[in-house]
Amino acid sequence: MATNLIQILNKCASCKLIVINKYHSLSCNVIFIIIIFLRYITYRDRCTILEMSIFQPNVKDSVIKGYFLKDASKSSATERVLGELLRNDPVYVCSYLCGGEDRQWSQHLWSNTEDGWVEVLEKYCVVPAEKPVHHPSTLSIINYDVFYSFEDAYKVLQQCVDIIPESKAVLELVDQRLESKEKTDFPVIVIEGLDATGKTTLTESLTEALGATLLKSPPQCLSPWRARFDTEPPLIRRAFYALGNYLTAGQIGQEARQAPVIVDRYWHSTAAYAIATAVGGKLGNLPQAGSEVYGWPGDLLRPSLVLMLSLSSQERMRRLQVRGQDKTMEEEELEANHLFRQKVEEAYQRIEGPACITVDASPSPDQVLQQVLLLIREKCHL
Ligand SMILES: Nc1ncnc2c1ncn2[C@@H]1O[C@H](COP(=O)(O)OP(=O)(O)OP(=O)(O)O)[C@@H](O)[C@H]1O
Ligand SMILES: Nc1ccn([C@@H]2O[C@H](COP(=O)(O)O)[C@@H](O)[C@H]2O)c(=O)n1
Repeated sequence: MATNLIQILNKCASCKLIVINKYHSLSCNVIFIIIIFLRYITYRDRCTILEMSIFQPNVKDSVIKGYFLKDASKSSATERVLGELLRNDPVYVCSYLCGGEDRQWSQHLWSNTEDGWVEVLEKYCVVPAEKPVHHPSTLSIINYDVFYSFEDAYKVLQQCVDIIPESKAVLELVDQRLESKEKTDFPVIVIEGLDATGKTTLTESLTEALGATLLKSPPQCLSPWRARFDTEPPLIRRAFYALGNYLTAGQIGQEARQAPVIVDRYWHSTAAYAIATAVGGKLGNLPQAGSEVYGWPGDLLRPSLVLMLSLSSQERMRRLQVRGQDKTMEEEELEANHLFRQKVEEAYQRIEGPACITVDASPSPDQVLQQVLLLIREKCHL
């Protein structure tokens, strides 16, 4: 096997490119192994590794995520690591070559035979294609970045138990979750928004003003594992947050029998951040309003009202600085990436069932509270 790989890589050394695409995006342990190994060889040998996808224009679930490895080193470590990778799992391997008089790029497929990896005779020309109607990153959001049922998110964590032992504890908690009815006796009001828009401040004052119960998603009981799952790839990280919503839903169902419930972040946060992260590039790449990716999971308790606090980026930055706490990676990204922030807010606004109402969060804390109390009285008759 290793010898054949060396041959592949020697070939690649002339064109300097090799692409490895996985067959099954749901095989978490394989993603994990690939990422660890690729990081190792990037660090050791200065290969360039880029995330890459192949897809059929506008065909759902046709996206296959993979890697584009540009190997300038011809190092034996790269060969060894790739040998391990290709031995253990079904992968697509292609190499690209630029040649001929017209300097045309061609794609060469490789096949894993009994005699090792061999180049398939057919080769394909690489040509520019028309821009697809749907951005490829939007074709695989469902069940990869956003989960629309308890079962789909649960399955992901089940598959992770061997590589992330913490998954077991999370699943045990989730197994004991309370069931929630579709209809609650008292109103359930969710407060959403980007970081530092004033959710904590408002949810606390609202809770007091309404004699309500305050809950959060993810719930407190998941705190010991949150940092661990925050470092995982999107598939696993998003499944963790999705399950957090079901745990919170159980608590909401219980508490809303006695009093109104205020919830600090819920499904809108899980879906909006996931969609905005998954969709590369500009705002216009987001799936259009009305797309099924903005739908509410059929088995998740629906709140009575969802309010999204909105602030100018200057004021939000000012509040972040005043607060001066450590920032999560995603908060840093928010600062660095204006586009990302716009995409999160836009995705918030497109999510349906219930849709969120935008609230101007720039006035003083008391003015924001009064404004929100008015809305709650109007919409929930409290
Ligand atoms: N209406 C307001 N006017 C001015 N400052 C505010 C207002 N509301 C909150 N703040 C201040 O802004 C900072 C962020 O507020 P808060 O912690 O409530 O936001 P958050 O949305 O809960 O943030 P995160 O999601 O990061 O926890 C705090 O220092 C808070 O005191
Ligand atoms: N229901 C939720 C809540 C949060 N997230 C993710 O967590 C990050 C923001 O949470 P903070 O507590 O730091 O404000 C954000 O990156 C979300 O991706 C979530 O997915 N679902």
